[in-house]
Amino acid sequence: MGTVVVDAAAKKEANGSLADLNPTVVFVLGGPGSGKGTQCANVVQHFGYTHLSAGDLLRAEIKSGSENGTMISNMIKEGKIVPSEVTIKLLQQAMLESGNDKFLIDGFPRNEENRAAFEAVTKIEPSFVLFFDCSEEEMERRLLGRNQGREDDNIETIRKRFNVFLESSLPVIEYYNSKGKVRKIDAGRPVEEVYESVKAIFAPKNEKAD
Ligand SMILES: Nc1ncnc2c1ncn2[C@@H]1O[C@H](COP(=O)(O)OP(=O)(O)OP(=O)(O)O)[C@@H](O)[C@H]1O
Ligand SMILES: Nc1ccn([C@@H]2O[C@H](COP(=O)(O)O)[C@@H](O)[C@H]2O)c(=O)n1
Repeated sequence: MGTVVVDAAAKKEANGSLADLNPTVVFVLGGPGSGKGTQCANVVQHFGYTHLSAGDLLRAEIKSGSENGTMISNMIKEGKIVPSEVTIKLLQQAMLESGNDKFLIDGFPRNEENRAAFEAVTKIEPSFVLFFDCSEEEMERRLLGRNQGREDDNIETIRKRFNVFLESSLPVIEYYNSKGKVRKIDAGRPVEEVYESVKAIFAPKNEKAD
């Protein structure tokens, strides 16, 4: 793994302002290709959240020519999880820049290190965790058909990502489940049906979303 470069002053400043914001955070978890990004886009449209995908932020960091770019790129190609301090810094910056105080944090925390570090650094507890539950067979079909030119949407990396999900991400979901925070969605259905279930979680009873 390469050297991780994080600006300590920027990190301290971001923390102070985030605490003042006291944001509402929903973690959106599920295997690769379970439809997290697709459903987050619907929630943004109807419920006023800002969608922050950890994977998208890491890919943008590579494109920006950052000092961590090569390390991040290598980790993504291998389906490995980037050190928490890098991802958390990107999330903190994006939250502060958004001007919003309601966030869907998609694809994070991906392992116990992500979870504990985010909690320790930001002091933010998620309101709840949306868990998109989908079979590997269906996720594989979706990823191979995604056609967005992602370097990790090939069968070799997809298998590695599935293993990381089972070994490192599922325990995080189990942790939040033990705290009564997980809202599990059957994500193997068509997009519209999945959204009906998602909507029911966000819409207060007796109120209709758009
Ligand atoms: N319910 C669904 N039925 C069929 N295809 C879907 C469904 N939801 C999403 N897709 C398609 O599957 C692919 C993966 O979806 P999406 O990018 O939302 O997944 P993701 O969980 O965010 O993936 P990743 O974690 O790899 O970024 C996309 O091409 C998307 O259009
Ligand atoms: N918390 C995270 C999230 C993602 N990554 C890396 O990015 C890859 C793609 O993530 P998607 O959510 O867009 O599928 C993922 O396989 C990891 O390599 C990460 O390190 N930490």
